[in-house]
Amino acid sequence: MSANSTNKKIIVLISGNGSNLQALIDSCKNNQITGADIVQVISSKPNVYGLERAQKAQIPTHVHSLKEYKAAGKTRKDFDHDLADHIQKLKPDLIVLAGWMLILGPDFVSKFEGKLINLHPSLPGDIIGAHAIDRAYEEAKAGKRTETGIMVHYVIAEVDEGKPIASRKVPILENDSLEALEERIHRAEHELLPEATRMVLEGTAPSFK
Ligand SMILES: Nc1nc2c(c(=O)[nH]1)N[C@@H](CN(C=O)c1ccc(C(=O)N[C@@H](CCC(=O)O)C(=O)O)cc1)CN2
Ligand SMILES: NCC(=O)N[C@@H]1O[C@H](COP(=O)([O-])[O-])[C@@H](O)[C@H]1O
Repeated sequence: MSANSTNKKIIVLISGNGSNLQALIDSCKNNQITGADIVQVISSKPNVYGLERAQKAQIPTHVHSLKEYKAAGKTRKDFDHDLADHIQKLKPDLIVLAGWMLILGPDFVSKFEGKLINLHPSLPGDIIGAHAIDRAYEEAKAGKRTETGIMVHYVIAEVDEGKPIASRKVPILENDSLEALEERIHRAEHELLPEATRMVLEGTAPSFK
C-alpha cells in the first residue's frame, strides 16, 4: 500500500500482537478512514506479530527496544528522547498508541500533545495502567463489577488520565472466562479505535484541552 503524499500521516506504536493495528490498516484500506496513511509502525519489542502485520501491508517498520537501551546502559529518558526525534523526523499528523506498553515521559508527551492518542481497555476514570482487563475480570469474579469498557483518549503525562475521545461499555457475563472477556473487549476495540482515529483526523473529536 503506497502512501499518498497529500494524505495525512499516521504512525502506530505497538508492543505485541497488533490486532488493533490490523483494524487500523483495514480501515484505511476499506475507506472507513480516508485521506490518511499509516506511514510507519514502531514496536517496542522485536519479533512481535504486529510487525508481520505491517510488513504484509507493506508499511515500513521500526523497532525501538527498551531492552536494547538498558543493555547499552542508557536511560528511559534517552529512550524517550531518541523515539521523539525519530518520530518528529517523520512529521506525523497523528500518533496512535495501539498496545504500546511503555509509559512515556513528560518531555516526550509535551512534544506531541493533541496528536498523541491511546487505546486503553477500561472506561474513563476506572482502571489505570497495564493489565486492566485482568483486573476487571478479577473484580467481576469477586462480585465487585458486572461491566468494564474501553476508551481512546488523548495522551498526557498522567497515565490514562487524558481527555477521552470515545469510550464504550463492555459487559462482563457471569460465566465469562478471561478469554471470553478479552475477545469481547478486542472486538469492541477493533471498532472504536478506527472510529476515534477518524474523528481526530477529521476534526470531529472532542478538543484536546
Ligand atoms: N505518559 C503516558 N504514557 C502512556 C500512556 C499515557 O496515558 N500516558 N498510556 C500507555 C498505555 N497504557 C495504558 O493504556 C499503559 C501501558 C503500560 C503501562 C506500564 O505500567 N508500563 C510499564 C511496563 C509494564 C510491563 O512491561 O508489563 C512501564 O512503562 O514501565 C501503563 C499504562 C502508554 N504510555
Ligand atoms: N494500557 C494499554 C493497554 O493495555 N492496551 C491494550 O493492549 C492490547 C493490544 O492488543 P493488540 O496488540 O492485539 O492490538 C489492547 O487490548 C489495548 O487496549
